[in-house]
Amino acid sequence: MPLINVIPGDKIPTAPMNVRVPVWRVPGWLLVLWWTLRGAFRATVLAVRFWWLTGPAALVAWIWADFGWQTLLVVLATLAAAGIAWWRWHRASWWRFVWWPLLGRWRRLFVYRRGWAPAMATCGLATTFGGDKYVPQLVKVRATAVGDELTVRMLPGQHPDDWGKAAPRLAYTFRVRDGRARTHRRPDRIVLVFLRRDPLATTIAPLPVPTSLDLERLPLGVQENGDPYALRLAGSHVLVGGATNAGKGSVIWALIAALAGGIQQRLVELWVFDPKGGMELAGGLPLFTRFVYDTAETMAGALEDAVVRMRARANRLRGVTRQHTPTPGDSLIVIVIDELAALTSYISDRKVRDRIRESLSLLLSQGRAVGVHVIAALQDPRKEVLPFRDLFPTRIALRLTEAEQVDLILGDGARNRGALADEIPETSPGVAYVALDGVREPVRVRFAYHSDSDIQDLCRRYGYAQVVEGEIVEGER
Ligand SMILES: Nc1ncnc2c1ncn2[C@@H]1O[C@H](COP(=O)(O)OP(=O)(O)OP(=O)(O)O)[C@@H](O)[C@H]1O
Repeated sequence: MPLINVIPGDKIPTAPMNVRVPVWRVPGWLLVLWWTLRGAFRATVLAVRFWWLTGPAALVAWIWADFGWQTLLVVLATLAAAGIAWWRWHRASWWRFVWWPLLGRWRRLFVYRRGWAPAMATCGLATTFGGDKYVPQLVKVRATAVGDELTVRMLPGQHPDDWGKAAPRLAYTFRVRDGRARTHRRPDRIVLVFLRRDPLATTIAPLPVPTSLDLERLPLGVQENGDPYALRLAGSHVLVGGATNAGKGSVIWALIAALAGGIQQRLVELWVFDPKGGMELAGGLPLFTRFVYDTAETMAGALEDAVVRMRARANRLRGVTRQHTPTPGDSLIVIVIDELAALTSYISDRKVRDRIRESLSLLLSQGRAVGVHVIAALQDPRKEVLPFRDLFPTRIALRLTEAEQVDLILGDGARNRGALADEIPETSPGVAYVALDGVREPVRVRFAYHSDSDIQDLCRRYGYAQVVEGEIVEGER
């Protein structure tokens, strides 16, 4: 039986429920005991959590109380002398075990924890549900020479990309230079990296040339956390995208320098294509096995030669090995192309253009296993300019002019994951975003810069041959 008559369409008034809450009488002493126990528990938790402050404070209090202030002074002076001696004799371990852990804890307490909840709310990373507020938990702060790494427990429903987008705003909120988010090995956590200073702000001098050829790790520059950056060429082709004066030349020269030891030992042949008339790369002639800069016809021919070499090698290695190992008689062929679009799009002769495109697609799709690698630089990454973009496993994005170009070079979603290549300032040539093995987010790096005299020096020490348009001219070693 309904309690009220319902006429369809009428609003049903909601009567407030009349509930009587049972009244419990709690004795005053029990309340006081509860508050005391709760206060003691919280104080213990705080004391344990901030042991690095409470521990030394307790020690100081104990020495002072039991042995007097003179003893305390002697102990403090001894500790200070030991600290100074440690710093003098082994700075690396002092920074690592004393200074950075202390600085991390300090910054956690006085920089990040203080403004944490408001920062999360204003950057859209906190939420409310059922009337309750939820704020991501700051788990750990690790200070390094260049910045802070914050490990944060994400809220349910959040994705690392949400943090990637918010990281630059968070950086400004905490008054640091730059910020990005990196995935953590645990899926419920994220690492925020905030830079206090930029190790990529100044030009990187040429790195020492490796004496033995290691295609897994060619040293090319420095990462933004100060670590060296090494590129894996084994089994890969490299695409370098960047606007005019972004530093494409410096990436190519850093790669050539990293291969110079192998060139000298005849483990590596450089086939260099410079469609801009040879201005950019001619300085390295003694390092090149082939240097082609002339007509489109010549370049098409040279690429076809590379395809012939690749096929002959593939026939020889088929069934013997799955990966070519360079030897002096059977060297790695590295094809360097400065401005790829000049070969694939800007050639008016259609027949020649088709020949070039065909050779390039063969080299890119079949060359990796047989030791033929392509390193190509490009200004305009639009699809019509570069039909083979997906055949380059390794991509490098220098400064770009438009945000959309970032994903064209580095792959879909790269900009959302923090690759702000379009925001690299013109004053930082050679700075780029790259993908590292096993790291989801692109990493910012700066490539070493080789001046004309560095290039001459490289040629003097490692060069052996001069080749102009296919004609090998053996030079002095
Ligand atoms: N890694 C670097 N570190 C410092 N300065 C650099 C670096 N790379 C390039 N530069 C500076 O920027 C200038 C332009 O560099 P580069 O010629 O390599 O650019 P690019 O992208 O090849 O330009 P273009 O498209 O015109 O060929 C250089 O003359 C040099 O002064």
